[in-house]
Amino acid sequence: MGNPFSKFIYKKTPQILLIGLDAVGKTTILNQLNLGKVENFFTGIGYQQKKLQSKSFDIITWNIEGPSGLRLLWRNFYEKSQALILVLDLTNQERLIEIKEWLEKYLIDNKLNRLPLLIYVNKIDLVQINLNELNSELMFEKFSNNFLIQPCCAITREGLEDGITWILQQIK
Ligand SMILES: Nc1nc2c(ncn2[C@@H]2O[C@H](COP(=O)(O)OP(=O)(O)OP(=O)(O)O)[C@@H](O)[C@H]2O)c(=O)[nH]1
Ligand SMILES: [Mg+2]
Repeated sequence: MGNPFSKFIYKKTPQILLIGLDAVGKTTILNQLNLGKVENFFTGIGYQQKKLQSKSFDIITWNIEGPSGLRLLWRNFYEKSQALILVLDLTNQERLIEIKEWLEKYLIDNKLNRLPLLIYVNKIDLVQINLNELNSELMFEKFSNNFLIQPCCAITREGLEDGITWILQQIK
């Protein structure tokens, strides 16, 4: 018979935010993960993002330099999330400063919230990366006690599965 109240129990699907500047490969990564339907997702101010819906979790993209209205909404989405994925594109190193400023402004309290942070360093087919240099530049430990830097290439899917497997283990 089971629990007569079970139909009233609402099980929330874990939400992961996949954040990054424009054109870093967010949409390509979602599509290439091949874990569920990827659809347009409207944040409420008419600004379109993408959402991957799988059976057991959702991933929503978040363009971190978007319009100011989107910045205001950040906290709403952040507080409802269980994990973060940051996508970096090091073919454009000058933009690291933008990322740094954004992390300092919007993610500095993440350590208290303890959300795991996966950093996909994308487009490794185009650029050689030095992970130690990257970490000493961005100092991810300031933003999470639990982070993993995962180099990847969204086109060939190299590294994508390792990263997503790690983050899903963290939210179990
Ligand atoms: N060479 C290479 N190109 C990539 C890789 N990942 C994405 N791209 C290309 O980078 C461009 C931008 O990718 P998108 O997935 O649209 O990036 P996005 O972050 O969703 O961009 P916005 O939605 O505009 O913010 C596309 O031309 C992709 O084909 C990669 O690993 N290697
Ligand atoms: Mg996109």
